[in-house]
Amino acid sequence: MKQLLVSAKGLVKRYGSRAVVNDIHLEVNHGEILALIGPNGAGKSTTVELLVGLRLPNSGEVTYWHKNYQKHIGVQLQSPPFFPGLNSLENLRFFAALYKKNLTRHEGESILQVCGLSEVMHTDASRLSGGQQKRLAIAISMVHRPELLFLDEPTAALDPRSRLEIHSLIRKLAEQGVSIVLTSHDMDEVSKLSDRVAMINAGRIVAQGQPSEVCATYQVESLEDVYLHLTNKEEVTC
Ligand SMILES: Nc1ncnc2c1ncn2[C@@H]1O[C@H](COP(=O)(O)OP(=O)(O)OP(=O)(O)O)[C@@H](O)[C@H]1O
Repeated sequence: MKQLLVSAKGLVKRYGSRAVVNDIHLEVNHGEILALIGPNGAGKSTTVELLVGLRLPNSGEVTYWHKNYQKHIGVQLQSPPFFPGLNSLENLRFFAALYKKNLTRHEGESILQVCGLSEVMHTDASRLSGGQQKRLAIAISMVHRPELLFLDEPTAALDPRSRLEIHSLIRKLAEQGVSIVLTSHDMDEVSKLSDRVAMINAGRIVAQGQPSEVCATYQVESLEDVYLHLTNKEEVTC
């Protein structure tokens, strides 16, 4: 039986008179990779921020499987979270301390190894490449061994190899039982990686289900076709 980790009901987030998230109902189940997709400005990041409790909704509610759910989730937002002046390992240690976790050198090295950062363990975070910075952000989000990870555009602006490395990291984490919610603009990536997708357009979920189910519903070959069918060019902001 599916274990429900997060349940969002009727989420609305307004900025001024505009609802950027508009009546979103969403569930996250244990063991799944759920992808939130949709055009620029559709409300994906805001939805993630509401789900993790960084922003409060104007209406609706989110319930979690743990009372102290913050201890059990990891979050990678779009802006890098680390401190220049500290190297990769020191950054990891710093964030572990925020979780009141005493990270041993071995634990730190093993997280960096999983994230493909062993070689830059002692490199100042500001000197890492874009792909390495993204991986460090993911490493930091898993420093307290969360059960559920939220990754906001983990592969944006990465070269194909770095993108594939992050895919394999996400798969590895999923195999270890970590549940994952990610956002992406790459329909091919989403089709290959995710168990379920929720397509958001102008703050509303317009399609939801397994990628193959969603394609079957609209009788098209690919998620990209569904995306083009359901998202409105006028809603896209640059
Ligand atoms: N603090 C804020 N104040 C006012 N408007 C905001 C704020 N944060 C987000 N918005 C607006 O809310 C809308 C949704 O933004 P959001 O970042 O959630 O979209 P997104 O789907 O993640 O976009 P992208 O794919 O470009 O990252 C956008 O129009 C954005 O300008």
